[in-house]
Amino acid sequence: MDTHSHLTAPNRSRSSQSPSPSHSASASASATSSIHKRKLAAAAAGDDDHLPPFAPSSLSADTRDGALTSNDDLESISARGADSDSDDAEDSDTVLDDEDEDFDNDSSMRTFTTARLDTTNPAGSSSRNTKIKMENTNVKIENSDSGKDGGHTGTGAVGPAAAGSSGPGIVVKEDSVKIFTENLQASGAYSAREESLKREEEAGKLKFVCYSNDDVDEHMVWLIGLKNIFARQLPNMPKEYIVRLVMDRSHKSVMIIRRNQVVGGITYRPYVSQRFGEIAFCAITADEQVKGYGTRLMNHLKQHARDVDGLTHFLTYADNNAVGYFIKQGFTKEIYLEKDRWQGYIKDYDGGILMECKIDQKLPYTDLSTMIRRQRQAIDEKIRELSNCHIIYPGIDFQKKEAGIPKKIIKVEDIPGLREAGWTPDQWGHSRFRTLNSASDSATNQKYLTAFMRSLLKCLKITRTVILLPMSYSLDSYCMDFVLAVNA
Ligand SMILES: CC(=O)SCCNC(=O)CCNC(=O)[C@H](O)C(C)(C)COP(=O)(O)OP(=O)(O)OC[C@H]1O[C@@H](n2cnc3c(N)ncnc32)[C@H](O)[C@@H]1OP(=O)(O)O
Repeated sequence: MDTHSHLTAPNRSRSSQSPSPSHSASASASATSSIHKRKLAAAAAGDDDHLPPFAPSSLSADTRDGALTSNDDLESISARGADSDSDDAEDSDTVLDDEDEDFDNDSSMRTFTTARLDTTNPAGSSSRNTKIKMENTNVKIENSDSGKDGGHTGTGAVGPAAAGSSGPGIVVKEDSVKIFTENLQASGAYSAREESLKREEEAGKLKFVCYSNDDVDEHMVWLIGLKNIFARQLPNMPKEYIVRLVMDRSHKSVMIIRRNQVVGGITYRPYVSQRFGEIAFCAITADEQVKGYGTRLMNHLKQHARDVDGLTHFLTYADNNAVGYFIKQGFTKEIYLEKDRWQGYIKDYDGGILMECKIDQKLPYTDLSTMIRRQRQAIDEKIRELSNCHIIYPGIDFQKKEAGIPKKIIKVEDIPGLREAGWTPDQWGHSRFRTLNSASDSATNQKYLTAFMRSLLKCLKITRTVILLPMSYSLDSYCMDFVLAVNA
């Protein structure tokens, strides 16, 4: 791959809709026009520098691209076709306008974000407004799934279901689970969602696959389904532009497949020589958002990109609306990747924020929940070594007689667990002040109590608590009043 020509490639701005040189070939038929007036800024001379890393198809990319944007049959068999979600409903307007070869419709891309922020936009923000957070479900702690990692090689099925390899070695004692008792919080919301989706993968109900345009019918149907979701969820992104990138053979798409239908996906372009990938589109179908699919998808993507493509970073122009999501996936607005590794390679998009994610070289991305669970166990074990806080004693019997007088006086030192926790009678606290009733010498009692009240007041002053006492009201008399009040 000629990196130089990358750097000298014409500006590929999302705002100007300048297609990547790599797309100019596939787009030559479809890009002859656009209702979005895209500017065909890419120079043919730049084509070579984006030679697709995948095996070329026997079908002409031109024909395919054009066909896919207008072929009703293909649209009708798209993965979302029969679904309640109308992610493919927009395809009727993907017919290209042949009279306009000008791709310079900056506004269509500039309004990409603003329109989606508009609450009146039915496909964008309004659908998001109706999202319902999935309830946190407690996950039963099991020891059986340890070691199942999403290691995988090659394009195709990704994740635990397809994995034969184990993840980066995390060794945990088998018997450690035995001491994992009920009073330890099983998992947080993140882990619960990940565990739940992972179980579905293992049960074969859900799968994550990664394909590019490879002429395999099933993959093509899925890619079209994904394209439809993108078109629906990114309503201001020109549809032919989406088609072009999804079908471009230098792009790959990680897709979520449920009941043979696409639920969502990410289309990215791996720049293998530069060891980074550019995320072009990312979306989950409307009725499945905020259920954890986006997170699991990103985790699969990271693992696949690291293990199969050898990437170390991802860059993306995140839509303003989705910045929060990307931050939760480990993306930052600060770009740490050296500029010479990415500048000139990726497309610029107006209305988006360039974000970066460093891919950890060891993390078992598709099995993070197991890792988190084991870390919890390890921390819990350590705490148990150092303290008895995990032991729960039965409550103290404070049953009272009818007159309200305690049936039996419980000595402090008799409270179950207190001594075991390291308490001794000489410690600061109750033991400094014997109960007034039990003390034989009232003068001693008063002395102790006065000392206690003084120290109490000192603490209160330190914490800037203002206690207003009359000038004539001495501290001793205040304490005395307190003692009397206690005795009363
Ligand atoms: C490069 C680009 O393509 S930018 C455009 C991104 N795509 C879109 O905006 C299309 C519309 N949105 C979507 O398709 C989805 O909502 C996605 C892809 C953004 C996120 O997928 P989801 O399945 O909803 O994400 P998931 O359920 O895993 O949520 C993960 C976390 O991100 C949060 N989150 C999800 N979407 C957003 C958002 N748009 N803004 C802020 N936070 C979000 C969730 O609340 C959740 O937080 P939590 O872990 O604290 O509970």
